[in-house]
Formats: sequence, structure tokens, C-alpha cells
Amino acid sequence: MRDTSEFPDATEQAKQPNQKARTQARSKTESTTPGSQEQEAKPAARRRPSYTSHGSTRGQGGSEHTNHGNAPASSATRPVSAQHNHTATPAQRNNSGNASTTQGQGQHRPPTGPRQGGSPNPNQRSGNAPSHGPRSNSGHAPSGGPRPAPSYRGGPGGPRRQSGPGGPSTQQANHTATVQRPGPRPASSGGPSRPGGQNHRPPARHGSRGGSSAQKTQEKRAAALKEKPTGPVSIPPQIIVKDLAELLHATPNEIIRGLIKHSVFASINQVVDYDKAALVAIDLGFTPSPSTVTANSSQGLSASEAMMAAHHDDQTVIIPPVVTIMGHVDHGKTTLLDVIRKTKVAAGEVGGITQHIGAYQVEVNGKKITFLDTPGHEAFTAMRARGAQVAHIAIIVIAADDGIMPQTREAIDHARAAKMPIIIALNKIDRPNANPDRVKQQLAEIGIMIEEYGGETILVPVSARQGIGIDDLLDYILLVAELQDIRANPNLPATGVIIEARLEKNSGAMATVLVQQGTLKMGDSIVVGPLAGKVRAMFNDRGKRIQKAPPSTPVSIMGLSEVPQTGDRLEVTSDERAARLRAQQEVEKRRNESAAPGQVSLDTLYMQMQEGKVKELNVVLKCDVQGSAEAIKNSLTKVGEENLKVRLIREGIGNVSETDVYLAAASGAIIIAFNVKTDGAALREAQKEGIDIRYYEVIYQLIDDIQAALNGLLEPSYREVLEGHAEILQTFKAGKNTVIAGCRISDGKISRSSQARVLRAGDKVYEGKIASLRRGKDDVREVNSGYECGIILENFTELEVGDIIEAFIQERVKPGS
Ligand SMILES: Nc1nc2c(ncn2[C@@H]2O[C@H](COP(=O)(O)OP(=O)(O)OP(=O)(O)O)[C@@H](O)[C@H]2O)c(=O)[nH]1
Repeated sequence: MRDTSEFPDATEQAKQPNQKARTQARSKTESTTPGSQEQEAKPAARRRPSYTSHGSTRGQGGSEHTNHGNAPASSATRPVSAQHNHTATPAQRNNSGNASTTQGQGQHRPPTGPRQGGSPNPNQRSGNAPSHGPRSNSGHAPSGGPRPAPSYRGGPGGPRRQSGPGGPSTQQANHTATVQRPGPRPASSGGPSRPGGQNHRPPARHGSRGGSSAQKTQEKRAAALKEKPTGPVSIPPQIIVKDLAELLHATPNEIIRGLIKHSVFASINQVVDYDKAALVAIDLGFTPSPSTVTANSSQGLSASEAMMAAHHDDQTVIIPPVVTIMGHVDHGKTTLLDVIRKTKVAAGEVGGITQHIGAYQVEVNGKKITFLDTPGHEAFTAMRARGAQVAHIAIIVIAADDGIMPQTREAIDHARAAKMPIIIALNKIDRPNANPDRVKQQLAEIGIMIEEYGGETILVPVSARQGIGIDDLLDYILLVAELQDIRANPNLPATGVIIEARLEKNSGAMATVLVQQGTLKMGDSIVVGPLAGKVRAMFNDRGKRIQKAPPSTPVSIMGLSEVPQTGDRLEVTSDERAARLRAQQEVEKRRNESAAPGQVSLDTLYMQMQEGKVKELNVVLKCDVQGSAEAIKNSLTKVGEENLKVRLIREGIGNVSETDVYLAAASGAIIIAFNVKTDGAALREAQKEGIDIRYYEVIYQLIDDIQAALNGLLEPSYREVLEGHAEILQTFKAGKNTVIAGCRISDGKISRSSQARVLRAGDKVYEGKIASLRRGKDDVREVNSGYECGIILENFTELEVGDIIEAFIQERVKPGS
């Protein structure tokens, strides 16, 4: 049981978002539930992510929801299958859902070494185990008492870094290796068995006068130095400076200074590689060797690897499907989400308090469904762009009176790109002008064949406002989920994805996590992108404090120092130190990433193909008119058949929009802009995400480029970037073939490495290189606006006073620019 007094206002705080959300609730939803005390809020503006990250995941982990044997009554005999590359696997597995033996984190731990096991080390000095304290039983286990004062230079300390019975070993958990107990320094005075500490200081030398204070100080220092541990030490491939300090019995400052000596400038929390750590260790008198003990094996896995592992282990159970609702503006997404939540959640609860946390769960016939309460494909795709594959099923809402609209098509494109099964919710069938047949026809025209027309896509007529067809819709969701056989292992350390996050006035950073694999528990050490923390409080979608969350559960958590980004992955680590290490590694990784990992560009396509990283070229095509789009589409199907397929994941008319960029980022696609431009915000997003946008006005050039890219023959493209201008004020002959132009820089700058052209009355009379750039007698690299300088141009002497030297460079065109 958790003592809630630790977070006295947590429940209150947990309610706040809901209250806030309710205040913002839109009046339009009122009409859907007359008399209801609760108005559901539209989700707040979605934050846009700024970069992509780790591996994507599908099919997550879980429990509880174990028996899908009962097909919904209304559809039991209906042939249904998932679509779009989904081979729906009938649930043939034993759905008993029972978790077998707990495979806690401890199982992944490496075997404890002698020290960890607490066995006495032969090198230990006189029984006074130099203790710098059982420093970190901080992970999951209580530390077992107050930390002894650091006292490796003497004094009876507690047993050094022993893991107490049942407590996790610090060393395993923090990846910092088995420190072989440092042996004694090469003998000087003391000898190997010399006890440490002031109590064992060497006696005063003969002849001393009882010791002056300076002498005593010196002796103390010498004794301390002698007693400083040295000897063999094993260091992991990467280690945080602070941990290295502890490992080497030094202060962090000593380590930082030591690293600077080797030209490494690291802060206390930074990670350094073995090579650098070893240099410092040698300087301090140790004999380093690479540690064989590295990270806890489960922690070394990426999220997708963990997911794969989960699919292959026999502890997986069927988990609730995660469903996202997408569609055109005003077609009824929010109303549908509201009506599902109100009928299936609030109605069944006293008080009916539901918490807006970006997702909620309902129970239908004893089976759970998780809805992402963030309608809109932008939010969904933004998460996908960051590698977070959050949903298993997409509901596309189409208003029966309005039909397929631009955003409906976008939503379908997004669902298809994510290879998710689609269910069509044909909404507003209560409207007098509803025309379901027209919508079915339109669907067929864009390649969505519904069952009634002999296809496989389920279409459910509903009225979100009147609550018609909602149960059918939920039944079909369960049916599709069953065919999907969505599974995860609840016994692993949890992984999940952040679907919403905000800063609360009283409780600080609150993040909604959709647990995807494993079970998230109170007190778990977690890493979320570049942030480390600990689960200090956890609430479900109804604001209720809970202790653990199995797969597919959305939970709001407290315990991160900062607000994480939507789409970031959450992973449970073995302890806080491991979380810090992982977070630090993520910081470094993100710092080093200039473009989205795995993002395709035509320039690098061939290389990526050779490396097996790209199997098809995904393309988002934007054109000025439909005719061009058709012609390009036809031509694209013909290129690259031999080596790689071109897959058109979206085509549309009009400028390249942010949505196009998100889709491209999420699908590793390039964007082709044919006779159209890119919107400002989209351009910024594209630059941030490293999306390659290619502009064309002629179809054959476009096709040639793609073909060349597929064959590795695409020339890199360059553009000219103007640097500055200089006006020639005087000319000097400095040899037979050399004329110096005495210039003043009128704007910008001129660099020694610039290219230059000479303009005379606006006409170009020369283009070439700068041979020399001088200020006075000195060669300089560049001269800025307002300064005078001497310029010699390569192979050109016909310079005249009044000529303008224009300096420029050729810059390689980067994706998205
Ligand atoms: N007659 C009728 N009106 C509906 C139905 N569903 C939704 N509406 C109304 O349609 C309007 C838009 O509904 P929303 O749920 O806000 O639509 P949305 O798709 O979430 O809209 P955006 O979030 O702005 O994209 C509201 O006035 C709803 O009351 C329905 O089944 N029948």
C-alpha cells in the first residue's frame, strides 16, 4: 500500500486536468448528452514533436483481456478480415492469459561477482573494508539503513557495496562493472596489508620533534595518498563521470580534471567511453580492463527488439486493442469518442468522473478497448513520426451527409501508411440528407472496398449524437482485434509511449503513458527520451490512484523532472542510475542526430538500399492539378521495378502542408512537389525532420531523377549562396601575371575559399577562384563588410577600378530546403 500522504494533493491534482478540460469543453457536445453533468473536453492543442526517435512497435503487451473466443453476436458469422497488408492471424493460441513465472528485472541481471556477493575480498585491508558506502541500493530495494560516511581512507565502514540479501546489486544495475577490489599500491612504506586510515598512520620518523604541524599535514597527505586504492579495475564500455569517480575512489572533480588532460571536456553527468575512462584510471594508478558486465540485457534492447522478443516468448497474452479515431473536421470524431466514453465509462461509475488524459479504456462484454482520446491524424502521425506506433486499429469517421472530404482521404492515407486495419464509422445517419450509398461509392473510388461491395473493410452506420450503432462499432473493434491477435508480455519491465504531457502547477510534470509492453509499477525507475525519473504516483483515466498498469493501459504518471515530448518512449530500467545513463545516452544521440534516423533522401537512397535499410521508396506526391498527378503516378509505377519499388503513400493537390511532412516523416518518405510550393510551417518542419522535398516542373526530369537515384547515379544538387561584394578602389601590378585589386567590402564578407565573379556595369567579365586575400601584409581567411583588403584572382589580371567582385559559395542542397 502506498502512503498517499507522500503526495497530499495528488488526487486533487489528478482531477485538475479534467476540471480544466471541462471548463474548455465545447458546447457542441452538450447537445449529445442532455442533462449530463460532465462535458468532455476537446483535446488540447497537440504539441508537435521535433525529432524522431527509436524503433517503432506494434502489437503490445498485456494481460487481463484474455478470452476473445466470443465473436460479437452481431457479427459472428460475418467474414471479416483486417486489411492493408494485414494477415490477420486467427487466435489459435491458448488465450488463457495467465502469466507464467514472473520474469522480473532481476532475471536479467548478470551473476554477482565475489564483491557483490559480499564475500570478503582477500585484498581487503585488515578487516577495515574501505567503505564508500553501499551507495546505491537505490533502485527498487530499500537501502537497508543509512549510508555510511565515505571513509575509504580509514575507519570502519560498512561492508563495501555489498548487496544485501534480496537487494539488487548496485553494480549490476548501474552497469558499472565489477570493481575488482583495488589492490595495494606498489610497496612503498606500508606494504600490502597496511591498514588504511589515520589510526594506522605510520609512526613519526626518528628525529622528528614530535612533528610540526606542517610536517604532520605532509605526513597525513602522504599517508592518505598511499592509502588511496589502486590496482586492477574493470570499466564498462560507457560510464557516467560521477560513477567513474566512485569506481576510482576519486572526486568527480578529479575525474573531470583528468579527462581534460586527455582533451575530453565532460560534465559530472556525462557519459564517457571506456578508452577515455581508462586513461584517467591509469593516471590514478589503476590497471583498467574492459568490463564484461554491461547493461542489464533487457535494457540493452530497443523497444522494437523488446517487442519482437515479446512476440516470440510464450508469456504473451492477448491485450486490449488501442484504437485511434480519425476523419475530416466536424464529421463527429469528438462526439463519437464522447458517446463511447459516456455510455461505457461514466455511466457505470458513481460520480462519473473521467479524467482527460489523452486516452481512456472502456469495457465491452468483459473485454477492454483503449481509445486514444486525441482524434486527428496529425497527433497520431506526429507520434508515428517519432517511432511510436501507438494504435492497432483506425476508425475513420465519415459524415454520411458530407461524404469523403480531403481530410478523410488524408486520414485513410495515414492509416494505410501505418499498415493499420481500418473500420469505417459512417456517422450522422440520423441526418435527413444522409446518403450512405454515395459514401460507399466514394470509398470504392479510392480503393476501399467495403464488405457489402465484396471487399473486406467493415463499415458501421452510426449516429454519435443519437447513440445509434455504437455497440455494433465496439463489437466490430473487438472482432478485428481478435483477428489481429494483439499480444504482449505483461511480465517484462514496462515500455510505453507518451501520448500527452503537461506541467501541473502543484505536481509538476505529468505525463500520460500508454503502456505497451510489460507492467508499469509504482516506484519503477524510468527513462523517457532524455529524461530520467521514477514513478512517484500513477493514476488511471478515471483519476484513480493505481499501483500498476498492464499493457494497453493509459496512465498518468508523476515523477519526471521535466515535461517529456509526445511520442517519446518510456522504458523501465533496473534502477535510477541505469535510467540516468540511458537518458544521458539519449541526450548525446539526439545532439548528434542532424536528420531523422532512417529518413530517406534521393541523394542517399542508393546507399540506403545497398545497406538494406530501404526496401521501397515511399513518396508523397503534391501537384498543382489532378492531370499531372495522374501522369506522374503512371510514370512512377514504371520506374525502379528491377531494384526497388516506388510506393505512393499519398497524392494530393495543392502546396506541401505540415500534414504531408508528418506523413513523410512517419513513413520515411520523400516528398515530390510538382509545380507547387511548400507552406512556411511545413518547410520548417521538413528541415527539422530532414525530409527531402524535391521540386519539379517537368515530369521527365522527375522520373529521370528517381531512376538515377535508384541506380546510384543521381548527381548531388548544389545551390549558390551569395557571400558578399567588394568594390575595386585601386589596382596594383605585382608581377608579370599578377594584379592586386585594392577593395572595400561593401556588403557581407569575402572568404579566401569563396568563388568569385567580376561584374562590370552589371555584366560578368570573370568567374573563378580567389588566389589571395590580404589585409595589409597578412594573408587572412575572411574580410567583413566595411573593411579594405587586397584580392588577387586566379588567372585574371584585367581588373578595373569600379569593378565589383561578387563572392559566393556552392552549397549542397540539404533535404527539405
Ligand atoms: N446530427 C448529428 N450530428 C452530429 C453527429 N455526430 C456529431 N454531430 C455534430 O457534428 C458537429 C461536429 O462534431 P464533432 O464531434 O465536434 O466533430 P469532430 O470531427 O470532432 O470535429 P473537429 O474536432 O473540429 O475535427 C457537432 O455539432 C456535433 O454535435 C451525429 O451523429 N448526428
